[in-house]
Amino acid sequence: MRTPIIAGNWKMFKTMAEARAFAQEAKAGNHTSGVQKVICAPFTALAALKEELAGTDIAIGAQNMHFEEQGAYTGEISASMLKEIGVEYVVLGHSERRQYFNETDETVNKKVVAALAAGLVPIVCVGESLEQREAGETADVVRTQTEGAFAGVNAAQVADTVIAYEPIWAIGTGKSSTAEDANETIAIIRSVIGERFGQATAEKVRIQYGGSVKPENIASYMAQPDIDGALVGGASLVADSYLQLVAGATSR
Ligand SMILES: O=C[C@H](O)COP(=O)(O)O
Repeated sequence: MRTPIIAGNWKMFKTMAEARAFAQEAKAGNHTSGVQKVICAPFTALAALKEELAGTDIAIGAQNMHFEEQGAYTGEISASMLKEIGVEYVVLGHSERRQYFNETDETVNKKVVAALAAGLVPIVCVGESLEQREAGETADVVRTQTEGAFAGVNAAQVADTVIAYEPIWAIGTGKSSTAEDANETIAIIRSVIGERFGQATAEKVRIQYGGSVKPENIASYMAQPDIDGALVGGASLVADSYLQLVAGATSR
């Protein structure tokens, strides 16, 4: 039985003060157990968020990191810098990073390896564009991205990671994938993990759906056998909405 995981991805939203205000509200209303809770905040808000959430079961995550331990990489952040703050998760290979910041399967792989070495849990994002979907390429795209992300990683490490299937056409558009379609692609991703790393690993790895998930539709995704939670952008920005998503994940 896989524990559901609801991760908020704030993207480039919220100052430190706004993050603190969110945390105070979330703390006050955080009464759901049996769901792993993560907020992936901008780098600048992570320390404040960690401080506010101390003593709660809400973990914090980053939205990116560099794969080197240190060096002359102006503007970058390493895994150990994140660890020092108390970060536990890191989103890697989000489609916005692939689209706007030249992230490739190769750099995602290097980051996955570095994150695991540092003891961070990667949330590895995969997903097809609308053009790829319409061309019938969804299965090939998620296979290539999944195999690429985990190249050279061992089965035990893969089992403890999180994968987020996010069809690009569903991100921030209000056009969510149907729960059945999302489950079908997530089952393909799970079978790729099974082929590469064995059935036990495939059964353990958590695979989220992401793309216009809201309190109103979370239960439909959680009702699907292969969907283990959600990576949520817009609807994670308000504490009450985030807590409703968490509560909705118990319907599994
Ligand atoms: O990482 C989160 C996804 O990009 C989904 O964003 P959204 O929930 O705003 O559609």
